Amino acid sequence: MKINFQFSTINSYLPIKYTLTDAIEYSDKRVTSSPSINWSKFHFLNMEVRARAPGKIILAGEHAVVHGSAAVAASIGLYTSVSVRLPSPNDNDDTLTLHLMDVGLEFSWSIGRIKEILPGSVNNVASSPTTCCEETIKFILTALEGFKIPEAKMGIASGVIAFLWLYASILGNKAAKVIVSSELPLGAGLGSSAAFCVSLSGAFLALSDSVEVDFDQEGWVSFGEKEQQLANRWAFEGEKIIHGKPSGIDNTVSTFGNLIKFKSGALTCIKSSMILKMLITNTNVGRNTKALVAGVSERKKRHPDAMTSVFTAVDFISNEFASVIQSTSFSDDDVVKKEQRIQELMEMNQGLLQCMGVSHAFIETVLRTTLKYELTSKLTGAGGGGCVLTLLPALLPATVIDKVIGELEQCGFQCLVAEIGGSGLVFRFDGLS
Ligand SMILES: Nc1ncnc2c1ncn2[C@@H]1O[C@H](COP(=O)(O)OP(=O)(O)O)[C@@H](O)[C@H]1O
Ligand SMILES: C[C@@](O)(CCOP(=O)(O)O)CC(=O)O
Ligand SMILES: [Mg+2]
Repeated sequence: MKINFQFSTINSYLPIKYTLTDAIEYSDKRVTSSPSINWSKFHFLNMEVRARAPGKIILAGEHAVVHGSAAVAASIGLYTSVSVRLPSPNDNDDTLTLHLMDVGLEFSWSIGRIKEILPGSVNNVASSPTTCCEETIKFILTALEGFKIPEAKMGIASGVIAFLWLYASILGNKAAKVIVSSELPLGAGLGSSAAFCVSLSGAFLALSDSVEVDFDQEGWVSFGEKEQQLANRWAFEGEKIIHGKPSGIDNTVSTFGNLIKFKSGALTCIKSSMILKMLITNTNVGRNTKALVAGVSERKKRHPDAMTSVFTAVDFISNEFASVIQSTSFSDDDVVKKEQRIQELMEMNQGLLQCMGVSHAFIETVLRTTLKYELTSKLTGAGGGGCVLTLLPALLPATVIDKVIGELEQCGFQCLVAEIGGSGLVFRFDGLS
């Protein structure tokens, strides 16, 4: 992290506990008359950076997007937050600690061990994201030996490997305490893996020497576009470790927020001219994105022509979806017509997701339950369980919404009405006083 500010104002940026003299001493006496200070030299001033990134819903095109079709996604107002605290010199702390609050697990490694697992070659490459190859993944897995991860939480291992890869690549062998917590359900199709990778990448980059951060800002701030792109590319490398073969849509919408169309790695921002109100129902059936994505690829190998046609159909659906929500409506009638078209597109997309083999009996229960109220639903994310979206038309009475939710909850599902299209990755500095 490089911070540029006028030397004359330096005192106002220093932690109250430390004087300018302390800072000069701690920074190897490199603060002389230079107007620009490399803040990484100050890392021992017990500072904390926090970053947060949102989850997402895929409105159309999941799975097919992995195979080059278009997809439409929106960020939602549920976030994963990361706190990174670098120790002060008095702490004498030579460990890297990762506390995963959502699963109640804590991991700790000596910096010596980190150097063994991830030797010099991967360090300090913050500005050029690199892929962690299969062999290195296996090697990093040895870092988890000795930690008792309950069988039911084994999916976390890939998240920890992604963490270690991102940390060592961006920040090298520094000691730190990292805490992760999330408002998102893990493994439910709302992009917790992407929000995890984006928030980690954002926090690490904010502390790295490769990124210039305007320190003269209070509260949550966004990166500049170049830095957002870098965080997004690193998060994609993390997603590869968790998903195997991600399309990149989840990390992209989590980094940039809002509503996007995504195809073959390219992002188009969408401005919706209508309010899209979606009910999200979590079937609470656990599943693993990596296995589901691999399953679709296997099916494609077995039936290449049929599956290519399915993906092509999804491409048309996503493009039409994007153009419908962008088109102008002049009356309530127009809105109703647009909602009907969206419902039909959702129904067709769900049918094609069934063709891909990623639906589930509980997803079908949600479809049937909402259909009783003439509402249309589709799975979102990788499917196989997880979450289902139901379009709530603008003129739908609140009493009907309450009834549907009541019936879904009686089946043991959890419902929430999503806030769509909020901010993407943001960060802030804390703990300087
Ligand atoms: N807050 C978190 N703490 C620890 N690991 C996380 C967290 N969020 C995501 N992960 C990682 O992401 C995995 C879930 O990702 P995935 O199967 O893609 O589902 P989704 O992205 O839909 O939630 C978890 O098993 C874990 O490895
Ligand atoms: C199935 C897929 O389209 C989305 C996966 O989303 P999630 O991990 O289930 O939230 C995979 C991808 O695009 O990388
Ligand atoms: Mg995921």
